[in-house]
Amino acid sequence: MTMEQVVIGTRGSALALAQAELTETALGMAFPALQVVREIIKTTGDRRTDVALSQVAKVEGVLDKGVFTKELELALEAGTIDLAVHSLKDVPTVLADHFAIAGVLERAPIRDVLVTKVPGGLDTLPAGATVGTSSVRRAKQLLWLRPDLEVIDLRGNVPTRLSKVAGEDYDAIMLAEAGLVRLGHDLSKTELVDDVELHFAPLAEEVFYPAAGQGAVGFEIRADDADAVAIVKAINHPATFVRVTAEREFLRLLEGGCHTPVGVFTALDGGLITMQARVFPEQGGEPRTGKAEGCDPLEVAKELFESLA
Ligand SMILES: NCc1[nH]cc(CCC(=O)O)c1CC(=O)O
Repeated sequence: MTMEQVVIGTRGSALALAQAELTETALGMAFPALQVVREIIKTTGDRRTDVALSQVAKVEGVLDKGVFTKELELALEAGTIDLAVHSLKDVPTVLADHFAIAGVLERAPIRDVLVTKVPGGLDTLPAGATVGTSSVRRAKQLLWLRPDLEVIDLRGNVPTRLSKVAGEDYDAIMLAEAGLVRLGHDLSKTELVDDVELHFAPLAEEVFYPAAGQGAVGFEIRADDADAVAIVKAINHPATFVRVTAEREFLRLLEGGCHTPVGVFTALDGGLITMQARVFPEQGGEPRTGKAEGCDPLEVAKELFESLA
C-alpha cells in the first residue's frame, strides 16, 4: 500500500459490509486524507451454503477452518488488498508467518442470542423444540443444557437465518448478538420477519459460553507491510485486543491436541483479565469448566489451559 491509499478486503454478506463500513469510518477519522477503497471477495464459506459448515472444510480441502478467510488471505498475498476485515471468530488461531492480526475494532456484545417464535428463553422452550445452528459449540451446549431439544443444521448469513426461523422448520435458532446489533436489530423489541413475530433472548455468557473472539472485528495484514501495520495500530482498540489475544491463545493451545467444542470468554477490569472456559470432551459427556486470572493474556490462557488439561 501507499500512505495515500489503502484497499480493504471484505466478504459481501450484510454483516461483513456493515463491519467494513465501521472500519472505513474509523480509518477516515484517523486519516482524513487517506483514500480507502473497498474490494468485495467471495470466500469458500459464501459459495458452499449447500453443505453443513463442519463439512465445508473437508469437502473443499481448506485447512484449519479458514472457510471464511482463505480467499481474503490470497488477495493479501497477491497485493490486491492491503487489509482484510474479518469477524475474528472465523479466523484460524494459527496464521502463516507472513500474515498478522495487527488490530481490532472495539468489541460488540459477546453473547449468543436465542431467536424464537414463542416468547421466553432457553428454559421455557417447549420440550422437543427444534433449534437451528451450524456451530458445534452451540449444538453441544444446547443439548447439555436441554437434552430434550432437537438441534438441526442451519446455514446462511444472518438475514437468511432470521427468515428460516420465521418459517416452519425451526422453533428457534441461535445467532451472535454482535451480528444482530451490527445489522441494526433492536433485541429489546420483537420483530416481524415474513409476517411472523420473532423474539430475542440473549443468553448470559456465564450460562452459554461464547466463541473465542465473538463480537470482535480483526484486521489482517501482510506482516512486512509497515504502512498497513501503522494504520491498523492507529484504529486498534487495545482493551479488545488484550481480551481476544487471551481467548485465541487459549483456543490455539487446545487445538494443538484435539478438536473439541469450546466456549470461552474474558472480562477486563483495570489491567486484570478474567477468563472462563467450558470444554466438551470429544467422546461426549460432561464438559470441564475453569477460570483463570492475571495481567498477561498469554499467561492467563496458558494457566487456564493447564488447569483443564
Ligand atoms: N460465520 C459466522 C459468524 N461469524 C461472526 C458472526 C457474528 C459476529 C461475531 O460473532 O463476531 C457470525 C454469525 C453468528 O455467529 O451468528
